[in-house]
Amino acid sequence: MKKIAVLTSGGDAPGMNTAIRAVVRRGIFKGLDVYGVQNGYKGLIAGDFIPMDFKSVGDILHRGGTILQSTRCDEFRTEEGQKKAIEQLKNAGISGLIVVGGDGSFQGANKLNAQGVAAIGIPGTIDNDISGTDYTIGFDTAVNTALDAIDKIRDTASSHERTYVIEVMGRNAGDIALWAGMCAGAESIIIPEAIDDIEDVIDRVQRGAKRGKKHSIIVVAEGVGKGDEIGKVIEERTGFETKVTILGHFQRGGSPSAYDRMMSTQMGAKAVDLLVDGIAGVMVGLRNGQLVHTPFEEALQYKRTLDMTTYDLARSLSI
Ligand SMILES: Nc1ncnc2c1ncn2[C@@H]1O[C@H](COP(=O)(O)OP(=O)(O)O)[C@@H](O)[C@H]1O
Ligand SMILES: O=P(O)(O)OC[C@H]1O[C@](O)(COP(=O)(O)O)[C@@H](O)[C@@H]1O
Ligand SMILES: [Mg+2]
Repeated sequence: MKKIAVLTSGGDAPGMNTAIRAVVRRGIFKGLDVYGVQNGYKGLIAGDFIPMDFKSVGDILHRGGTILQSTRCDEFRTEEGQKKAIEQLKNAGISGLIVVGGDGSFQGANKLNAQGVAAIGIPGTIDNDISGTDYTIGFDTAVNTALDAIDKIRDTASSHERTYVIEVMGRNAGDIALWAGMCAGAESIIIPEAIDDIEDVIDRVQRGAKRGKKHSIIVVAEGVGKGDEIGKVIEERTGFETKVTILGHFQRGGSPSAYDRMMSTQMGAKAVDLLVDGIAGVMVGLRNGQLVHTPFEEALQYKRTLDMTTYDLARSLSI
């Protein structure tokens, strides 16, 4: 293998730039020519390849977003779209492809791999929702961003004796809500994996007020999809002024944390090393503190499960 390419796909995540840097520099170190694909699978179909040198990834490891841009591309879901992409790679003489993205992007990478392109996935999504890895790049930064926002809301909630329902991202996964909620000391955390009985949420708000608490914070994962409704019911039933805040895309930006930089650097280099060793059709991941690789087929087959011990602990600390 002489030429490889790297692309970012799906929702961007802090640490994607760090991963691109690691792929490019490790690739050059291993004697490869490395190309960046602009705009994810859309750019793959268009043959939008840029040769990357050592300097092209200078001064990016601390920046949020992705210098290669990211897209969601419907054409690539079709066989025709995939054929076009394969043709572009062949014409450019590129035989290995590293995809930094989420589960959807890996479905695409798996299809390319089945058609002869040596593809490797690096888990890059703030949601931490991929099976086959305990961690996805961007999660730590997103949690800290959400936590910082919740801490600030808590200040004003306390001054005005208000209840806040704060909706965080995560698609169908409750990881961001669980971590941010636990670390913020939320009264209740509502996640798709364990939708709390609304009566229990109301009880916790009322018990807190009786103990003299000046505010209540309820963190809801977007996957529950009921932030507004929950806010209305709490206000009606408790009589406490209740506000609903949706944190939104704010959570996807910002400079990656040290942990995200470390993980994306390690995973980026590992992806290159696997290609050089002739291994493909796998995603890189972290399991029990070790870098591992798992066949796409296996990783995509299982639904990721959330460790509920943390959830139970959070509940026991806010009674
Ligand atoms: N089943 C699939 N087959 C081929 N390509 C897919 C498939 N699912 C997703 N993709 C490609 O991956 C892109 C990103 O997927 P998406 O689910 O939006 O984000 P993420 O990778 O972050 O989960 C899609 O826009 C599409 O181009
Ligand atoms: O940016 P968009 O298209 O509005 O998508 C929002 C979604 O993207 C995410 O931020 C990240 O999800 P993906 O990594 O799967 O793309 C989700 O938390 C959220 O549901
Ligand atoms: Mg996803």
